[in-house]
Amino acid sequence: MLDGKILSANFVEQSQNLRRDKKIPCLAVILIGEDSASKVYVNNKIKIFKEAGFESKSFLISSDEAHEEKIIELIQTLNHDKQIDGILVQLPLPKGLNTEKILNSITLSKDVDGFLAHNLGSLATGEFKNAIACTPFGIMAMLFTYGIPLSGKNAVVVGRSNIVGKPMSLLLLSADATVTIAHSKTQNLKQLCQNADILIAAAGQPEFITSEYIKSGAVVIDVGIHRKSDGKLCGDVGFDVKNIAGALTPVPGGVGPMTIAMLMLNTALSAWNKNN
Ligand SMILES: Nc1nc(=O)c2c([nH]1)NC[C@@H]1CN(c3ccc(C(=O)N[C@@H](CCC(=O)O)C(=O)O)cc3)C=[N+]21
Repeated sequence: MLDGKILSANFVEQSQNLRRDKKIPCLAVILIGEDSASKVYVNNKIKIFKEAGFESKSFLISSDEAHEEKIIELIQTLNHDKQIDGILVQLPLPKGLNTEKILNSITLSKDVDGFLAHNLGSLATGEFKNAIACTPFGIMAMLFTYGIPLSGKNAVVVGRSNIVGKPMSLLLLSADATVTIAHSKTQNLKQLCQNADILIAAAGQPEFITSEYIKSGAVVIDVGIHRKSDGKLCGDVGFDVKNIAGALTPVPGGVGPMTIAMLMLNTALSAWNKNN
């Protein structure tokens, strides 16, 4: 099992030593609307930042108060606020809001999510100048820490989102993996996955990757997070996969905590490397 909880806790502990005389990193979190999963995630982020001695400021905007111009105005104020090192607009946004327009109003140096076109694009060119998207970055950190070889390996990424699938594919490519990006229109998905030494499941479908998709000994990374009717969490990967995979990330306790750890790293780098 690839333990994201322990790994991220170690990371948080080590970041205390790094900090010493430096500015305390501060993240602005903007939560728009009433999505209950988003509330849980945002509270989780704020809690972990606090535990690590990082600061965060939350801005809660209800759906009926969510006007595009007002949100952009808030972001612009935060862009100029020297106290703020990173700005996170929790996704998904309520219907009717233009996600691209809102995200693009975040200034590049405070894009700690790594969602802006320039930051995603710099993964394609291999510049890695600013923030790397937190979930793919956390997965790379995990693969690296567990000593999982990537060079020349077949990596299959199921999902092509700008937040996970695309940046993940580019990072694996940078690490010399042979990368295939699969998605909802992919034919023979099962056979394709069976060829994977490393399988990244980021399709957003509960327990959709079953053991039939997995080559014996493959490394399986579960990016999904879904709440079942009994209240328990599950991922995109079915529980039977653990019997055939060589290594697997659990849900909870896998990719989620690593995402938050990388959000902290991106915020700290922004606080310490730049003059905001
Ligand atoms: N602008 C933006 N940035 C994000 O990084 C972002 C986002 N929007 N929207 C939603 C997704 C989802 N996401 C998670 C992060 C941590 C856990 C996490 O810590 N999960 C715990 C369990 C949490 C629980 O109990 O529900 C775990 O897997 O162990 C989950 C999900 C970040 N996202």
